[in-house]
Amino acid sequence: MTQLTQKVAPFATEPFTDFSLPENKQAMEAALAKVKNELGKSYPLHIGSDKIETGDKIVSINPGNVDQTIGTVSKASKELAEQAMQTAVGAFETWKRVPARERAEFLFEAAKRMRERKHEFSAWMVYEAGKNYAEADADTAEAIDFMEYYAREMIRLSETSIHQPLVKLEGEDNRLTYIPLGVGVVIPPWNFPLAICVGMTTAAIVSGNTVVLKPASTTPVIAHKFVELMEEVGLPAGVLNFIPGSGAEVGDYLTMHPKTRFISFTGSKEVGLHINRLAAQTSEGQIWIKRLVAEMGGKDGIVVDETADLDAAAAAIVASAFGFQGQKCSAGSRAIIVESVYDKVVDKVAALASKLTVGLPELNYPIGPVVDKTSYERILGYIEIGKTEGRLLVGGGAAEGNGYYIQPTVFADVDGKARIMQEEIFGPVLAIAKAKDWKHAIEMFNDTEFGLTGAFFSAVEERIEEALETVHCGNLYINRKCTGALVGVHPFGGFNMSGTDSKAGGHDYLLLFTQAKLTSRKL
Ligand SMILES: NC(=O)c1ccc[n+]([C@@H]2O[C@H](COP(=O)([O-])OP(=O)(O)OC[C@H]3O[C@@H](n4cnc5c(N)ncnc54)[C@H](O)[C@@H]3O)[C@@H](O)[C@H]2O)c1
Ligand SMILES: N[C@@H](CCC=O)C(=O)O
Repeated sequence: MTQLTQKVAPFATEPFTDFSLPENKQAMEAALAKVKNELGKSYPLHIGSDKIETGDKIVSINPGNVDQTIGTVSKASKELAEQAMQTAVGAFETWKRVPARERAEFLFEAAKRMRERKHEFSAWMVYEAGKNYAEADADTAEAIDFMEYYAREMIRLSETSIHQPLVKLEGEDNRLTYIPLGVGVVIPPWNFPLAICVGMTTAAIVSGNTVVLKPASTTPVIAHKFVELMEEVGLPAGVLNFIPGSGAEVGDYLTMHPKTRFISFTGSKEVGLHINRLAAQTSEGQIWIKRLVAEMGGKDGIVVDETADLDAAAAAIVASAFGFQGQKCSAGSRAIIVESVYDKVVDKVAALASKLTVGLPELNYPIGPVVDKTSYERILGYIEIGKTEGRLLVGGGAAEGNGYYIQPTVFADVDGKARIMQEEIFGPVLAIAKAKDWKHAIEMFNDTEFGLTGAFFSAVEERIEEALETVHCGNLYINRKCTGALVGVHPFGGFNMSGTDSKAGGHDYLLLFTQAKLTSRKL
């Protein structure tokens, strides 16, 4: 492990792998071959130092080849969730007193080891989540970034807090320090099954809390790989407890548990609001108001005016709509284009989208499957709705393959109030609407209940200035795509029904998992 006295280098984001280089492609193929040999194993719950196999299992399958089992993961009951909670409560008593710098070292070491086995982690996501090489690589890079970033942030917070610039009062030594909260229930989504799971969990842990982690049921194996890594680096038993299980059963039980101090959730609006309701109720024996960090869905979009670089705008629209099959909370599922260049941009988007090929993630097709049967059916349902709400330009149905493949689909001439312009589809479906002018386009952009990401394309400085003020979303990009936030560079989180705007990967994030304590000593 890194020496505690060693000075920490400034944070820098992990570079993405260039798979056009033969040596990188070969390294990824070797990792895929290695992981393929390891498919189909069983994974236990982790409660303290116990590894528990249960009779009830989650079977994780490859969404791109539904006959392939990724792994079988034990499922927790309420009784085991209770055991995990009590273990985390016990471990908190010692973990909270471990110095911040020491806690940070576990993250540095885990980041180092993940970097060494980067393609292996990515390969698991190719199989389990249906990511192509670049999407999986970006997910692993972001996981590494979160650990490197939050470790540094915790050190900064612990050091600066002692010297917090409080107003000096003669005869007193006043200090503000950030202390942990307690046991956190961490509930990540499946779509960034490594990065978001790692980010949410390690932010809570490095801040001095202990965690009960309930992974997403479609991607529990890659979550287990992360838990194994934390065990390898020597994280004390009980700090991170792993209990896959049903959201409705185990999730609700933990949300309502009186010892739950905070819930860190990333997922859909519906589940986020449900957790918010339950968390607001006070259980018997509970002595705090539970804190909820809830990052939820989006109906993100790209606005294009007549002065914009139209080729760049069209490329950004397609990349934002179809990257990882549109299964990003940041996905640009709407494009709003001013009427004077509408036809041109629509033609360019259609031309680019129709070139996207669909196939097996293992073979690195640009478009892979969607994550499961439920998503597949929901998205195909939205495509049928789209056929009644717009003009179908590209795609429009299922694609070939032994998995949940859907054609990249583009609808034009959609009304701003249409369902496919308002509801999160979370799949490869793009709706395009026409605006009278750029101001009208911004109005249409803002006319949703969400507010996560957006992009504005224009060459006019005054319009850009106006857009910076009036486009209402947590992450607004100018003249670039609306996906791909980088840790430390683009702190991430949204407004309105997109959540509590936690700004993951930003300076404020760890404050959500701490409470500030003022101490005043008479000199
Ligand atoms: N804002 C962001 O940063 C962000 C990032 C990624 C994904 N998302 C959103 O996540 C959604 C996709 O992810 P998903 O399908 O996994 O979302 P989801 O809401 O279905 O599930 C998210 C997590 O909640 C769990 N869960 C379900 N019911 C629960 C309950 N009653 N109690 C506790 N936990 C419960 C699930 O098992 C999963 O682990 C999309 O809406 C997407 O926009 C948001
Ligand atoms: N942070 C990611 C999105 C995470 C949600 O799915 C991005 O910026 O594209």
